[in-house]
Amino acid sequence: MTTTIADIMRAAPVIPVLVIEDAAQARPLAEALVKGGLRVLEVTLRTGAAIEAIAEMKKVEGAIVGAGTVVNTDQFKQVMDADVEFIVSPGLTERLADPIIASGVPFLPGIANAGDIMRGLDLGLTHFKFFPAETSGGLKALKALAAPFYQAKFCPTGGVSLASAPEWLAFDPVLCVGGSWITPKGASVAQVETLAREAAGLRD
Ligand SMILES: O=C(O)C(=O)C[C@H](O)[C@H](O)COP(=O)(O)O
Repeated sequence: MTTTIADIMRAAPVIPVLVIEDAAQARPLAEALVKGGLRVLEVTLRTGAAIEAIAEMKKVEGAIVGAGTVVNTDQFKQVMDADVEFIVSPGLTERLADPIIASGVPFLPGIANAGDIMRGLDLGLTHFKFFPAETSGGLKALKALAAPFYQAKFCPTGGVSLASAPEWLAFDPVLCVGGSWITPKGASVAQVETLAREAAGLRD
């Protein structure tokens, strides 16, 4: 069983950020992603189907299923009831981080500046989602930000693509990247599997 956010971030080079409208599609989608080599799945709480989708995806052997877009403590409770294996938030607030940290569930909060990272370090966190990665200044900005925080590790997300991922992944503090490009709207499971395989190959 994977237990730390560091382990989860190292389990695959790309974390697909999933927006699932229909829970019936969740299981075949997770099967395609895992088969393609992407085991870590972030189901965003952007749709009403998300909680049911998490339950469906957890049935897939090898999948590590987490919740994304968790922005408040009500959602935290909801995803803990769904037994998620990790939690991603676009930002970092103490109100949300305190109970998540106390629960022990692996947590990847979003940061976009030095103050965010310092708040995270104060809470004992060292692994962060750099969000929104491209519009916050891209790799150049992350390199500048990471310099004073030698202990911090990152998962850049937001505007990352198959084309830009290798550059991000070549930067040592970047353990993985996140992105929605693996599951374009209307893609078949076969197409998703192909996109997942390409993404999984980024760290071969
Ligand atoms: O939903 C959340 O909690 C987010 O933080 C946003 C997502 O991570 C990005 O929308 C993914 O970015 P794209 O790969 O550019 O689509």
